[in-house]
Amino acid sequence: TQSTRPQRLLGAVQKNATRGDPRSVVQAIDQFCRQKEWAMNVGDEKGCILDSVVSEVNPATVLELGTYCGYSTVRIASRLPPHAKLITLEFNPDFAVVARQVIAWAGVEDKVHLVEGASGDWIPKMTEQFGVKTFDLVFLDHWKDRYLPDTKLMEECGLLRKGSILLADNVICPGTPDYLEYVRSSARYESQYFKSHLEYTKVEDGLEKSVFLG
Ligand SMILES: C[S@@+](CC[C@H](N)C(=O)[O-])C[C@H]1O[C@@H](n2cnc3c(N)ncnc32)[C@H](O)[C@@H]1O
Ligand SMILES: O=C(c1ccccc1)c1ccc(O)c(O)c1[N+](=O)[O-]
Ligand SMILES: [Mg+2]
Repeated sequence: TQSTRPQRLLGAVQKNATRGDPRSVVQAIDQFCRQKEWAMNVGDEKGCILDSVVSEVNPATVLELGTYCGYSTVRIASRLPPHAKLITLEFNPDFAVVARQVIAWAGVEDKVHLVEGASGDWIPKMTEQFGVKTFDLVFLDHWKDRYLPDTKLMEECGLLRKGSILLADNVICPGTPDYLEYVRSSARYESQYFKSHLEYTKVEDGLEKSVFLG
């Protein structure tokens, strides 16, 4: 039977990366995506911007919306301080199976809680299920029409505090126009655009970093 792209990506990690070495896992995926098959990881160029925001925020609690194969999960988790927690949501079970193995290969499973399910269902349950009061950092990288409704849902559920950072991928390509308009025009956010490129291409894309002002 035919393998899937995530399964082939996992094979490249198991073949080319060193167990317990997150950087080698990230490098193996980027090499696979540049040389073999494009895949929708945040990628190396935008990944460096993600890395710098994670290091600057030094978060104790992180929420990632959209795990896919776990590439950005590994990038974030490998830069978290001790005892910090990253909760990542993925509603495609086939992707979740691969992501768990990529996260394990990188050796960052102790910092990561991968939840299989839809953001709309799980955001309201964060506090009761995981004891999370607020998130210091949220990485939005799931289907683009969900960025705005899920941001409003996080506000309503009290999951954002004064200073919480939202970092959104793909605000140009594929684009998230309603979300961008919201965070850029709302008095409750201070937003900043980081110009970059769509992963593994020359097409313009970028990340939007928005601070929740409370
Ligand atoms: C672009 S991929 C994530 C890439 C990943 N953040 C990275 O950079 O390696 C988007 C993922 O979000 C998942 N997804 C989309 N909408 C979702 C939702 N509402 N809840 C949970 N997962 C969702 C998709 O199944 C897909 O795996
Ligand atoms: O939507 C796509 C997409 C659309 C069409 C074909 C392939 C991917 C996409 C492209 C780049 C991304 O960084 C990304 O996060 C996504 N996504 O699915 O969430
Ligand atoms: Mg993306």
